[in-house]
Amino acid sequence: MNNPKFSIIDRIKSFKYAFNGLKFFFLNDHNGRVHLLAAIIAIGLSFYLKISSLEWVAILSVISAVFVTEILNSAIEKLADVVSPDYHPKIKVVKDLAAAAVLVAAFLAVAVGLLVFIPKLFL
Ligand SMILES: Nc1ncnc2c1ncn2[C@@H]1O[C@H](COP(=O)(O)OP(=O)(O)OP(=O)(O)O)[C@@H](O)[C@H]1O
Repeated sequence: MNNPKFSIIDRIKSFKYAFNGLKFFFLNDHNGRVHLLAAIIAIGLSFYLKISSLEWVAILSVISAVFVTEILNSAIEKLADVVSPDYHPKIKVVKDLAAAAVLVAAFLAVAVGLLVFIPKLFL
């Protein structure tokens, strides 16, 4: 296997590419913007309600799970559009599976949000 020498410049470039991806995601992905708005509301509410450290861990974990799945979903969609611009039943399954991952993460985020916020808001 090719194993070129470790280069700090290459590592910095990798970070730059990753930040380019993040910028592309937030500028172009409509779902990404919806998730960003939801994350800002959840974080604002967390500060307002002075949640505990453990609750912060839960809230931040589900927020990142939603972003990670949505970013991977978006990457899979882009790749699928290049591989098969026309309708293909297998591409349908691939895209639906990637979307399902986002849905699972979003359901978990809603459940955790309700568990943390509802008692503090209404009980
Ligand atoms: N090339 C294709 N072949 C088969 N089915 C497709 C194809 N492109 C899209 N689909 C179907 O349409 C659904 C939506 O696909 P699309 O790529 O538009 O995702 P989206 O989540 O609506 O995208 P966006 O991020 O732009 O909102 C897919 O989950 C899949 O069921």
